[in-house]
Amino acid sequence: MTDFTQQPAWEKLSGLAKSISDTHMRDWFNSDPSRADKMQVEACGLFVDYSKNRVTDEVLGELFTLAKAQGVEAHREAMFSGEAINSTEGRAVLHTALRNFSGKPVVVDGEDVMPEVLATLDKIEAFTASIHSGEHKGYTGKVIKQIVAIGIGGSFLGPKIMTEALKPYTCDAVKVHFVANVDGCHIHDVLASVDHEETLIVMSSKSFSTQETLQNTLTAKAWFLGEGGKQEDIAKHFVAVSSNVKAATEFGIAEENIFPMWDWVGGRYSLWSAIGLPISLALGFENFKGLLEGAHEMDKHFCTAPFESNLPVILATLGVWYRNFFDAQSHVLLPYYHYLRGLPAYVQQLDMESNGKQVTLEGNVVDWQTGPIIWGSEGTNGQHSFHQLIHQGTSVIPADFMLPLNVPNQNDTHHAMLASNCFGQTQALMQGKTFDECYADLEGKGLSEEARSALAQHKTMPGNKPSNTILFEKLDPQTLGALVAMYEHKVFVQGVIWQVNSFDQWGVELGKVLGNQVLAGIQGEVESDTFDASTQQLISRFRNANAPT
Ligand SMILES: O=P(O)(O)OC[C@H]1O[C@H](O)[C@H](O)[C@@H](O)[C@@H]1O
Repeated sequence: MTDFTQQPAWEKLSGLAKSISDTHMRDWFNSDPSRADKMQVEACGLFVDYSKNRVTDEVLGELFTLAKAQGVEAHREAMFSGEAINSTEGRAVLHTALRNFSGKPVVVDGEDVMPEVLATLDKIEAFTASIHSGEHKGYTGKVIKQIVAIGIGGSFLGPKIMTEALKPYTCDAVKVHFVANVDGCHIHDVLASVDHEETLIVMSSKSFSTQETLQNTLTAKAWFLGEGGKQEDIAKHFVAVSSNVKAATEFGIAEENIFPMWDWVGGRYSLWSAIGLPISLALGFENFKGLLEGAHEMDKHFCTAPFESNLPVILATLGVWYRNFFDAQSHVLLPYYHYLRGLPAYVQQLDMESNGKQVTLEGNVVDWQTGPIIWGSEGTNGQHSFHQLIHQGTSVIPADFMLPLNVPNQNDTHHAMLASNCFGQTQALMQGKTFDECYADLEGKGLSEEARSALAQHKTMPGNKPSNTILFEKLDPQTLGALVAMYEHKVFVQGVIWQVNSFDQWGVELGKVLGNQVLAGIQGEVESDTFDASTQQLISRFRNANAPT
């Protein structure tokens, strides 16, 4: 295939990046009163204003041409139709099948996966109902009131962050606690806060081989037995979600308590599968289904909307524009909604684990930049810390602002202030403040000419900083599903343009292997001289600090 940088559109975009470098976005807004109206898209409950970007119609046209030339449409078709596009693992990529309400089959290796997908949804629904109604009881006959969800990475971030984002939809029947880290402090605190007789442990691990999740579950099991539960009571208090049923049953989870998932669901794309069971338990099955329905709407939009009005394509190509033509190294997500504060961390795994790659699908080392660093946090908090660097630092940091137009228990004064800060930030980033404006402000302040000029220079805001603003009526399950699926498809489109496999994660493997070797070193099972001098020194300090007294 033709390399990204050999495409005619690349050449044209390189020229356009140079030719627009002298134009300020302010000038485009001044000369074209219809700019904001032209550069917005509304779909699946999301309104996206992308007019505050350093693009013209010509730039956008070339970006779409580039995306087409890189085969986005064919790859999209290949993904949705179940081809093994995860080439390094020989797997299909079908998280979209998990939210496929079209009634159409999705075939993997000659078999329609939809009956199994729908049966698992039924199982989630029935289990949720049995917990909420109190029909499923603990071993002493008490109803289940506490859920401890154990998992890490994609088996944690999605369930935790979606549950948090939909807090207003939480049902009262149970309280869900999430534990990911192998740091014993966390599981200790959570277990100390619950009564084992009314607690259900949901262990989520696609592979059923992740050290942190296995150890936390063993600790929970030991706690349960230590509190008075018996081995035969485990079935009432432990369920698992995994594609590795064999390992889960060997671990001691009753087969009827295992919720299946499949190898064609990537960990960071798995919240739509039974990995989402804690979401259903926390919010009720209908709200979990609402998330899936919203994502399905976004799937339809992504598959059918022309590139010019296709949200994932627009956001993806804008990201490529800044990453590859303006050397933007990061992208910031700024949810102006407290409950959505976890979204940057969610998209961080989704994007960085997917497109943090350096080799093309054909196995060649890329000579262009791929995935950016994703970061961010809730507004307005960031305005009083890191926004300074976005406004006046030396890097281009494209930003996605997001805001619900209405919030639960709305206090109108607070909400108007929140919105005005959000919009005000996008305005400040775009227009900046010129030296002349700053200089004029300092008139009559008793400064010498030299001091006035110097201070005006410090106060100057270059502006011309790109941002998208994403608005929605309120963050209901459907809207959140659409928002998350929009980012999934954005990442997909960028992966196709950059020619990488967005669905493997070999980079995390070495750390796991070495972590296990170091553990053997700490436990004295291997000689310390098998490690480098620095690691030896760290192990020895740790062993000394933890030596039996
Ligand atoms: O669900 P599991 O198999 O336990 O995997 C949990 C997580 O661990 C891995 O290291 C991957 O980097 C993640 O993509 C994955 O979601």
